[in-house]
Amino acid sequence: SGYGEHSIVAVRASVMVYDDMQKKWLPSGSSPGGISKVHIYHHPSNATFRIVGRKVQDHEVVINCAILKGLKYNEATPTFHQWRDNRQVFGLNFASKEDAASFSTAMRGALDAL
Ligand SMILES: CC(=O)N[C@@H](Cc1ccccc1Cl)C(=O)N1CCC[C@]12C=C[C@@H]1CC[C@@H](C(=O)N3CC[C@@H]4C=C[C@H]5CC[C@H](C(=O)O)N5C(=O)[C@H]43)N1C2=O
Repeated sequence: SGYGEHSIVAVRASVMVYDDMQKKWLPSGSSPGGISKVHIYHHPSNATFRIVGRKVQDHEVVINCAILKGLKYNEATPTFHQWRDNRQVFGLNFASKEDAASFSTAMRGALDAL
């Protein structure tokens, strides 16, 4: 309904990006660590999906990336999932296995719909 985006899932996770130089995961955003609320937003009229995460504490946007057809979503552990875009690798360290499962189900639904 309507023309905007709506959230199809919202979970808690710490958002990480992989630093290829240092070969290690760094927390995304300015303040170290911390939990974010991570959504998958669906835009029905564009038939697009994207992942948006905001720090719970100060609402800093720490991830805002499109879900493109063919994205390979890797469930490395029951609470750490990851994927690449053409520039970087993202990791979500979920607050719980349930959060991870909810996110994964919504991600796979989005990928199936693209
Ligand atoms: C071919 C490729 O890109 N492979 C990716 C994974 C992947 C597979 C398929 C589709 C997409 C992706 Cl991103 C891959 O292996 N990557 C991406 C960058 C980092 C990594 C390359 C090498 C290392 C080896 C260990 C693993 C890793 O980083 N892990 C495994 C799960 C574990 C879980 C949590 C995070 C949090 C901090 C901790 C750590 O780094 O100490 N850590 C890890 O060690 C994570 N690694 C990776 O995930």
